[in-house]
Amino acid sequence: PLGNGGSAAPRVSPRCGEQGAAGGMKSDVEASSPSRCDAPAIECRDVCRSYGKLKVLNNLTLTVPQGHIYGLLGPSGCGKTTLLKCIVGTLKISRGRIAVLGRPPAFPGHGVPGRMVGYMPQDLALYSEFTIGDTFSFYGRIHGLSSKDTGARMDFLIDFLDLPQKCSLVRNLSGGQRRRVSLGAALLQNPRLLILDEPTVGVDPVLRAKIWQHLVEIVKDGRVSVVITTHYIEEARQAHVVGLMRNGRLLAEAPPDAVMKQHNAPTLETAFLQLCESWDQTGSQRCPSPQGRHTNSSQSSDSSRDESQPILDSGAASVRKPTWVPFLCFQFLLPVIQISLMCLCIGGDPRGITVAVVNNETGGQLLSRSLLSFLDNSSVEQVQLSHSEAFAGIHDGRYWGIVGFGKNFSSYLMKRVMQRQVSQEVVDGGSVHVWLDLTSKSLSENMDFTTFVTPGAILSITFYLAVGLTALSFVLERKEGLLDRCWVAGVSSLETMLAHLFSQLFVISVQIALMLLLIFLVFKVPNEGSLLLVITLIVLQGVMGISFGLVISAAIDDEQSANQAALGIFYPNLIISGIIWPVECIPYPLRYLSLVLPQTYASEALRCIMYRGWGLSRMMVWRGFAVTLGWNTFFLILATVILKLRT
Ligand SMILES: Nc1ncnc2c1ncn2[C@@H]1O[C@H](COP(=O)(O)OP(=O)(O)OP(=O)(O)O)[C@@H](O)[C@H]1O
Repeated sequence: PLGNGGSAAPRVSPRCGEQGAAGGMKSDVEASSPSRCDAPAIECRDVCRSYGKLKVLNNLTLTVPQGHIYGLLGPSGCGKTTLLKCIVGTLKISRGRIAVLGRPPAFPGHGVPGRMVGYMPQDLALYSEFTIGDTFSFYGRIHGLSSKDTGARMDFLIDFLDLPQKCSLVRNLSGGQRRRVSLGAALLQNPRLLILDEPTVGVDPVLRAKIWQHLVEIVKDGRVSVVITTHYIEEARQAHVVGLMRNGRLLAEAPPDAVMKQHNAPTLETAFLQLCESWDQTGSQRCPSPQGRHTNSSQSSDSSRDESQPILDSGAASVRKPTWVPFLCFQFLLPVIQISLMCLCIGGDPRGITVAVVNNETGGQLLSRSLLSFLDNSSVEQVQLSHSEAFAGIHDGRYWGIVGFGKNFSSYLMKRVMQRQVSQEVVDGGSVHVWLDLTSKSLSENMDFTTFVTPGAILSITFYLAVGLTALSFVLERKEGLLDRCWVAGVSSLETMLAHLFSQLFVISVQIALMLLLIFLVFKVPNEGSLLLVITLIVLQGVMGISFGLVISAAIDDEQSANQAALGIFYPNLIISGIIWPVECIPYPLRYLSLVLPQTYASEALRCIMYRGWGLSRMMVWRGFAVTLGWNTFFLILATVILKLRT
């Protein structure tokens, strides 16, 4: 049903115009088959997959019948792992079709990925800090097994795979033992399809025989199918069908005996060598060489977007070339950006400070007006108000201060200048009265710098500790194959994301508790407002740090770049968010950037709660919460989408 050659029965296939078809093979397959079943377990038709310009799978067609063991053989680098990843759905194909247990992988509602498939990747893909028991319980829970069933399977697998005690830590196991744990995790839920990428590497011959015997056993009733890759070609003689791969194509697909018979070879290995030689002689005239997989697309039969682009004569280097360029630019430019921001934003004079002016003087030639005209209007924006409006405004946080002149300011001031002795009333009346809002701004000399900085510093420390905790989480899991393995087991991107979020939340909660105890009890930083609001805002900022860390982790592949990204934004954010120097001193248009950053309004909100005792009814407080929640949602969605696109 899936195009050419869609027969359920294996055969030696004429691939790439090579040796003739071996129609008689069908009867051989039937003789060696454990049972019959109409729909194949896996059907791949004309599958193409490239990594950049490196074409790895090249019009590959393959059929795994139900209830069979399919041995996928081929030299290193021929594309076996890539094919298996396409089958389980962790890699998308560029062209062609794949059906696994009747549907394409990752089809909505399909059990692949999920409980129907057991996948043992080539990488170990095990959590090294887990014990053997934890590992099986973890996958048992993902597959929805009861603890009793998991326990029973665990006991069987530990005994069958000759594993040490279940309390042994994975990181303390030998290489071979780890591979067997990995195999055990794939076998755990008795899946209908087993995809095993080199399960017998590092396994002694006795156990290897036992594993093969087990595979033969489980496919007997015809419900379970197995695809297995191995470098030990001879062991694949126990498979019901072997597929011989080379340069991203399938050279033959038939029962091992049929392959040997056709090539008159005493061993499967010899048959494979002969097949490769004859393919090189005849097939290479029509099909690209291994290097040709990079060469001109006009030689290729493909016409898809990916494959039809002009392919240059580059090697693997061309595949990797562009990735380091932006990273290097980022590394070179980072110090320049940071020092520029420091010079621009720290220590400058404030601009656009709104000050309420209460001028009770009336008349023509007034000294109060002359004095006000001397103020630098770019720094101070004067708002003429009545006494009550000005005080209401300063309590609402709309004005930085009030400048007030009494009714007889000019005459009293003149008296102070002219007379040697004047009354207190004249002194007061002839003075400029200034009330500064000392609770949230730092421009007054009276404002303690530590007091100003503390709320912003608390948020910043919480945010960056959380970023640091999570920025590497997916990077390492992706590198070790854990992310893919969990995905094949049926864990969704959102579930992965939430699992990380909640586990890291526990860590940051302890950090926040200790930090607050120190600040309030040891350093006696005042808190006039609700402790609950203070804690909630700090925890939300911590969650935002986790979400941002997850974005970095989902988007970036290697530890070095992830670290650079996390560290690189720390200093600029600290400077532009007005944490160590007020936002009002940041020149435009950088100030607009500052206002949309996640910590600018949040720091201001925390200052208002702690030093003014304000609650959520005040705009400056709820705005901080709103911005934090907005960024949180954005980062979480972004991380989930990136992870989904990349898994
Ligand atoms: N993520 C990747 N990016 C770029 N190239 C890749 C990537 N993964 C694999 N390749 C290339 O694809 C080709 C096929 O790799 P694959 O791992 O599928 O081979 P294999 O047959 O499984 O080899 P082995 O038997 O050694 O495991 C190789 O040339 C490899 O360098």
